[in-house]
Amino acid sequence: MSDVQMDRRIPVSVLTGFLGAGKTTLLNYILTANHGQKIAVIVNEFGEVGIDNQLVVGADEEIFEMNNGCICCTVRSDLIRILGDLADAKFGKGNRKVDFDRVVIETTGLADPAPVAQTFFVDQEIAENFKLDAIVTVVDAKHADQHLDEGHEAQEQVAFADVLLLNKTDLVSEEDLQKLEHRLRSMNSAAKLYRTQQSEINLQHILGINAFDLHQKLEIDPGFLEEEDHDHDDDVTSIFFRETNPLDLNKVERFINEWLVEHGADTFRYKGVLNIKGVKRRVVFQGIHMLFSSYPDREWKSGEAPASEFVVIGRNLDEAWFRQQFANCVAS
Ligand SMILES: Nc1nc2c(ncn2[C@@H]2O[C@H](COP(=O)(O)OP(=O)(O)OP(=O)(O)O)[C@@H](O)[C@H]2O)c(=O)[nH]1
Repeated sequence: MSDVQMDRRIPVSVLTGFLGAGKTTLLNYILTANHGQKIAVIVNEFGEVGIDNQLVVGADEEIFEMNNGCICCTVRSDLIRILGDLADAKFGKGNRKVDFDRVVIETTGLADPAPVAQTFFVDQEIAENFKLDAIVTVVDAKHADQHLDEGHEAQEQVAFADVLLLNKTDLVSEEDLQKLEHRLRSMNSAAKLYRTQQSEINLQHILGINAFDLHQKLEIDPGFLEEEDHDHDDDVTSIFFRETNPLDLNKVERFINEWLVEHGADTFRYKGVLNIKGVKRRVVFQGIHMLFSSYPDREWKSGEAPASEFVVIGRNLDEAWFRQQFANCVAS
């Protein structure tokens, strides 16, 4: 029997990409696509409370959330524990047996993918049960230059990618796309690069591709397999907001207008759901810097207490200003 036939390890795909690039959009696309596979999903978010669980489509996949820290540092032990539980469930060692074909991990936009990938090589039990299939990095064509200029996380995500999805091609010119492709290629010539809109990609290009090559990664980062601390940009913080009283739509609009004018440059990413007075549906609202969007989503479910919950991630955020403005949005 060949090595490939002997390999019972569970394939793992890691989705990375800077804040707002389109990772959740890609995850939803994967979960709703007709591929006949059962996928266990691990979602890691920056911020105290997960918002993505509200934005990931309802599917019967196993979804595990890891909050309160970044997957590449403080919650790596959580990742090891969840993967251990998953392996037990799949191979029938624990109390419950869950069958699934692969694992997809969505990292926070601020995660450095190298330590996440490292987990699959340095932890022996994980290495025996899982096989890192590929690191898929989603790139926001509109904001990539800015993110690559400003922070090393975005650079690491590109450098470590096995597949680069140049997403949001609808928002920039052909000329800018070509310049960006050139920049990405100069940072990582080995990765496959595809242009996408709404992260739509033939799944055969990203799942089960057996693309992660340890030797190549060691060339980029010779210390890849050594445990080491790494730095994050400490100025980047998140603020979580929650309010159960309904909000006044006009006041919310005024708040957001003022926010984008005064603080748009500092807010990398914001997303959540709003409970607006007189509106039966929850309103999803999200954005990246000045690019803001909102739309009515599903109706609040019976038994679900309507609440506004959202997270703002940015640099040098004026938390007092945000809290005051948000408090002013409650309907009288
Ligand atoms: N115009 C345009 N918008 C897109 C495209 N793909 C995704 N978006 C939008 O970009 C926003 C961010 O997408 P997400 O999938 O939530 O991004 P993310 O990388 O998961 O964001 P974080 O988890 O916060 O880092 C959403 O409003 C998407 O609808 C695209 O191809 N074109």
